[in-house]
Amino acid sequence: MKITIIGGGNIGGAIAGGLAASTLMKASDLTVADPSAAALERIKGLNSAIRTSQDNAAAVEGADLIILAVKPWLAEEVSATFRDKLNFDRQCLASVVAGVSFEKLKTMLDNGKDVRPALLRLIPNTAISLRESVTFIASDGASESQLNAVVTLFKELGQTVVVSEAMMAAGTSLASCGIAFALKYLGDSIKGGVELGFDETQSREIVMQTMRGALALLQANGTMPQTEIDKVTTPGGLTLKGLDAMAEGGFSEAVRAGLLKSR
Ligand SMILES: NC(=O)C1=CN([C@@H]2O[C@H](COP(=O)(O)OP(=O)(O)OC[C@H]3O[C@@H](n4cnc5c(N)ncnc54)[C@H](OP(=O)(O)O)[C@@H]3O)[C@@H](O)[C@H]2O)C=CC1
Ligand SMILES: O=C(O)[C@@H]1CCC=N1
Repeated sequence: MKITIIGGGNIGGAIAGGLAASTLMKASDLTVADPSAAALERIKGLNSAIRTSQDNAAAVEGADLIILAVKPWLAEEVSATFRDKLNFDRQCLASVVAGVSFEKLKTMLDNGKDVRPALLRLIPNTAISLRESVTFIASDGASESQLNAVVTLFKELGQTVVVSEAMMAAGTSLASCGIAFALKYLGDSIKGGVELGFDETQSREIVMQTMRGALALLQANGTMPQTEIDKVTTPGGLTLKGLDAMAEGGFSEAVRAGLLKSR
């Protein structure tokens, strides 16, 4: 499959990194288009076989899948740079642009050819560069074989969840913004470790291993977090003091509010 990514920034670059390492395609079948020479240099640094271009219209020609990965407020303007070259009889466009609906995409990509566009929406997270993403996928007008091919490809880059468009916002919050929320907890724990007397490097290592251990317990035991929390929490003991202080600080409510707000 030949893939062109329009926008080689944070997520476009992360997808490029993941795809270039995939066993299902060759890095030389991947093109990244971006006006920024610096962004394209970073992409080449990931894998020198990836093709780069500053010309969106030329870059989409010959691609089976075009991934639109620009900021939401630029999506319309950038789509206009290549939409006349699209051929939805054989090409499929997947947008990673958060919050832009299929309806809006259809308007943005209307090239007057009167062909029903083959569209997907993808919401990965930045761990896709390491093939550890959760990627939400919704489809509108893409054929079953186009959807299956994309699901197979992104499965190699982590987990995939095929959802209706209505669930894309929830997926975005829980896993795509969610990776930042998890990192926020880690960051605050590292700072806390420094306050407790460790240097920052030590604290980072300790917090990362603690998190790896927590994940390993959930995975190995098939449990929900509270079951593992109960095993740590001695009645009247130290963990309980900490959990109570976190509850007083509004920890659970803050996590919930963040998830609901970022839909
Ligand atoms: N970051 C994330 O974790 C996730 C982001 N998304 C979505 O992905 C999209 C991109 O986000 P993100 O990667 O963070 O943003 P970035 O700004 O990092 O990347 C966007 C890239 O598009 C480039 N660009 C600007 N104009 C054009 C153009 N005319 N043609 C081609 N490329 C262009 C930008 O270049 P320049 O910097 O020079 O302007 C930049 O390199 C957003 O819509 C976001 O909602 C979805 C899931 C996760
Ligand atoms: O912050 C954002 O809007 C994008 C969408 C999901 C992750 N980053």
